[in-house]
Amino acid sequence: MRLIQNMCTIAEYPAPGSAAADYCLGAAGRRLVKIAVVGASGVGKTALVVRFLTKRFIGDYERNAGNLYTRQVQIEGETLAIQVQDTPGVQVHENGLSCNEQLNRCIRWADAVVIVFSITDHKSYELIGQLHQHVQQLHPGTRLPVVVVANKADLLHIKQVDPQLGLQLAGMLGCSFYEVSVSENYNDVYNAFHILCKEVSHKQQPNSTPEKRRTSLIPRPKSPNMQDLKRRFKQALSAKVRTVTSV
Ligand SMILES: Nc1nc2c(ncn2[C@@H]2O[C@H](COP(=O)(O)OP(=O)(O)OP(=O)(O)O)[C@@H](O)[C@H]2O)c(=O)[nH]1
Repeated sequence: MRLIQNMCTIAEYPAPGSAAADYCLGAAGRRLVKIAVVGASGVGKTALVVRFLTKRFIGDYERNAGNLYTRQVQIEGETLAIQVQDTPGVQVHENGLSCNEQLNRCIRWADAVVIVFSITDHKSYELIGQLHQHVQQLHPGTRLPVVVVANKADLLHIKQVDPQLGLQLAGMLGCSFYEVSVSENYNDVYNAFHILCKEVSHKQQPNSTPEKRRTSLIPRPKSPNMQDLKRRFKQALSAKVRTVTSV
């Protein structure tokens, strides 16, 4: 598959800011959006990434080795280079979340994060809040764009989590939410990544969003001042008095 040519592992990935990392921007000097995909083991992270990149669903994958994939996407007429980092499943211990340094490095590297859970695994849902908090802690002073993805929507007969709960939780955390079936639907997967790229793109160029540009071009209507209002009120009043007296 073509994506293999664009793949390396976290360990191989050059340190952010290095010349080698800049090279990843691509010869065309495109803007780069870096996305990390995190979540519990077995929720379908690799399947999600591969589906997004190839449009295909392949049933079985090797246990995750932390692969990095690259592709280009069109966002509002601009071609962006995006890198998607698949990560090993998060472990939970008695004291809570256990994220190894490899995973932390990947989260720090990212401009945006996809947090995945499976509707067939309640434990993976319980991780969302902690994972979100952990992600934000690794990016102090900024609000990293995050999308919560509820996967395996085709397995309703063995569901342990109502997707509605995922929606509510994502809302509370201030994240976008997508319910997807990686195995059955490509469009939802694409949309989840697309909305994240859009959010990052707007964050990278806050003054160049079409909405902002448009509002800055349209002159704001002047609000009437008090003197003007009084004058108009008097005019209206005297016109009424005139009408009444003439009857
Ligand atoms: N029915 C169904 N199965 C899925 C779906 N997505 C993934 N799977 C299956 O779930 C299993 C785990 O998928 P992976 O993509 O390897 O999960 P992962 O989160 O990367 O797992 P780790 O590498 O262990 O962290 C595989 O057997 C997939 O085929 C889905 O939408 N529906």
